[in-house]
Amino acid sequence: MDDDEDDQYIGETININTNNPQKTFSLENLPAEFVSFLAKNEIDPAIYTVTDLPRYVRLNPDPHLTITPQELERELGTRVEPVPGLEAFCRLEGSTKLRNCQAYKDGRIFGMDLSSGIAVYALDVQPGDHVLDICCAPGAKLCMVAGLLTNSGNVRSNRSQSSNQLHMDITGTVTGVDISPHRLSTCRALLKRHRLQQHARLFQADGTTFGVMRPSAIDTIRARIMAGSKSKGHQHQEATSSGKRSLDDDEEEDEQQGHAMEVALESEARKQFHTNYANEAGENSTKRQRPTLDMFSGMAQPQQETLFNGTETPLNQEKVVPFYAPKVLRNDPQLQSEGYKYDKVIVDAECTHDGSIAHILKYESWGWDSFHKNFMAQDRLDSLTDLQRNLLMNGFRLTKAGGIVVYSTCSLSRAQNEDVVAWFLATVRGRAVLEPLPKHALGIPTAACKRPCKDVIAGALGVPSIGAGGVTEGWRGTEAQEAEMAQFQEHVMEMCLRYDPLASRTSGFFLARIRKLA
Ligand SMILES: C[S@@+](CC[C@H](N)C(=O)[O-])C[C@H]1O[C@@H](n2cnc3c(N)ncnc32)[C@H](O)[C@@H]1O
Repeated sequence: MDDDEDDQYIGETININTNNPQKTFSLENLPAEFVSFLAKNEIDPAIYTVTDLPRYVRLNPDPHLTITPQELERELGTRVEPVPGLEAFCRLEGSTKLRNCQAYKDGRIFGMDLSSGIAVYALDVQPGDHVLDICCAPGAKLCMVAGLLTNSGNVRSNRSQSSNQLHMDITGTVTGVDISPHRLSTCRALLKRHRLQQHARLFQADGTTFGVMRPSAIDTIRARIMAGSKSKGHQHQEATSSGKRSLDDDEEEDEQQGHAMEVALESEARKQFHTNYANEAGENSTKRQRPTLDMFSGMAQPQQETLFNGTETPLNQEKVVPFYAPKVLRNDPQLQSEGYKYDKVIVDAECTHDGSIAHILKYESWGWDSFHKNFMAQDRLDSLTDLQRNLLMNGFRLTKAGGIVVYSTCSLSRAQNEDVVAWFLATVRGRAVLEPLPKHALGIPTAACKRPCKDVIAGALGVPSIGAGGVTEGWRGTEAQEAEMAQFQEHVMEMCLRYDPLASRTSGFFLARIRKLA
């Protein structure tokens, strides 16, 4: 998570405006191990001298919590400029403290960095989607996903005048998973403050092994609501302000139902999703045709089937108690089957947070000892790569064929980004492809991606080096293998996105969009 997005951050007096010189960054004060980390990862320390990044907010789509950019501008007394192409995102000028503003207190706005908004944008959330957010807390991206499910197409929310009860026409859900109960509490509070809790459930779990499929009973409940509202006709429509029964009304009779029903709405949503995909594929057909790791098929060892083989689903798993779920999702039977895999998965992986200036600034005030302990200690760095790989693999395992996985971090290190993605593609060879990301659509300049490490790729493929090997030499292949390797490295660099304060005027952020083929 980028701490720009943390609910707690919003209330802090961190000021990334040049008017507050004591908060600017001094490169000389950086601790030695951080300097060496930056050098090793080819991260330009100059990014930490950028102290005047614009701040961003997202406007709440709930019809009862809307605010226009003009209204917000009047309230904040500062310029509020919509970001073209990224719905409901606005750029703020100055260093206004959001917690003091009424729109924030009322849940009408979220503080969120633009780069994080793009990660959600890359998920292409559509009505009816069931989204999994691994490493969800404190929940900026999860709230944005929930908001998109509320806001999009035929998804509506209506608040009954009499009971003030939220009547939500849910066609999709978001499931958040995080290992930290403290951070999940913040996530739950955020959902509630922004009145998005009807769409979301949260689990405290290890994202590398989490195995709960998307809610299945919701299909049945929804189909009944739709059927009920049709058959009960006008009288029923008058009885409910929205023309539909509320999900809370129906859940008592429906929540035990565990069988999937393909409802018309959902198939319509799928159709829409594929249409969008096809359009995008047309626009980006040149990139799409670029080689992937299929080219290694002649030289690689047969692929090992692992626990994460993309089809395996543990049976007879005990029901997992959610950390939070609205009534309508609380008693979901948690059915285990291919058919209940998620449409979209975001793995916003735990990382060293080195891309977040706000985060690094905090440590300058708090003391570098805790930064060292939390992020720079060698054992921590060593285990981080494994954690990121396993989070991504598990996210992939829980994604349906044809679905999208977005992998993101707020680190700028190659090892946590391009190397993880390259390792992943080499490991699941043939079952996933990188997809072009809509970078130009938003007109935000990106930074150049880094070349993924040959050793990592060759190791994942099991391709032996023709060189003598050894720590210093690294992998070496035949001329043909080297050419293919270089082509693949280029492909990863071209298809992933990097944002940094210097190139993009955003926090440092990395993301890759992966399409699961099988
Ligand atoms: C980069 S932050 C996520 C930010 C979040 N996606 C957002 O938009 O607000 C990384 C999160 O990963 C969580 N985490 C670390 N290890 C984990 C694990 N093994 N399983 C699940 N979550 C984990 C941390 O508690 C932390 O909340």
